[in-house]
Amino acid sequence: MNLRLTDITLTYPDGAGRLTALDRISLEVPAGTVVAAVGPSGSGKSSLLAVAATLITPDSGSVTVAGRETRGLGPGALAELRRSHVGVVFQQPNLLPSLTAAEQLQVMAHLAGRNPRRARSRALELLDSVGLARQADRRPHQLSGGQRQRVNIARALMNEPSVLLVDEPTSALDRERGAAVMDLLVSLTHERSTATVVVTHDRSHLRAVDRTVEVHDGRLTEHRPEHHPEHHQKEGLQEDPVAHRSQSAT
Ligand SMILES: Nc1ncnc2c1ncn2[C@@H]1O[C@H](COP(=O)(O)OP(=O)(O)OP(=O)(O)O)[C@@H](O)[C@H]1O
Repeated sequence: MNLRLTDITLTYPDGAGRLTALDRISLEVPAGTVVAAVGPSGSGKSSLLAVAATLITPDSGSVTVAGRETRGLGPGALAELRRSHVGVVFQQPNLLPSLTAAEQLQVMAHLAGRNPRRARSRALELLDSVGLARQADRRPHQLSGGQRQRVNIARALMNEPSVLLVDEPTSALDRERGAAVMDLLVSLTHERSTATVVVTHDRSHLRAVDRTVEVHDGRLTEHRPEHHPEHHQKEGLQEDPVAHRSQSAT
């Protein structure tokens, strides 16, 4: 299991009391699997991603990344775990304006102390795998929004993470480009055996993902789209939607 969240509760200060952002949630993401976490604004999706990325320590519960229990690790050990095992794709690509697409990726290898010559060839290989072989030497302003998001995804994969965490990857894209980016995430996940969590409020691109969980008021429930009956058969789930809602999301 590449990513395992067990019984996570996260609260934030809220006036005199505390606001419960995540309420005893559990989620397991095996290698080579994309889980989409869908829910309305304020439901806890970003908090879920931040806990999985080990950027926020929950009040209680356990986060295991690439088989490593993170509870009790200090800031240095957590940063090292993130560098070597976690790739994060943020909503806005945040590419450096003066660097070419290939250089955006090479920087990641540099930060991780990796061999620069190997980094160049790996960057080119990854850009090829996201359909940008011919754009490797372009700077961000010479790329379209969808192309920038592909560079962003390739960059997150540069250090061969076992866990890939993706925040609203389609929100800045039109429908067609959004669908293409989601399909790309699914195929990269299957090829590279990452455990991928994609957080989104947009339900229109979920066809290709392996599993969808709903986030509501900090709780997770299982969701199976009605038009995806093969999933019910494949994993022996019941057809009754009420039964789906009451299933554990692990
Ligand atoms: N740093 C914080 N301090 C206090 N409350 C917070 C903080 N961050 C988030 N919250 C609250 O926690 C709850 C969950 O927020 P979160 O950002 O995880 O939701 P979300 O589903 O990602 O929302 P969106 O889709 O709008 O980004 C919300 O009620 C939010 O107001």
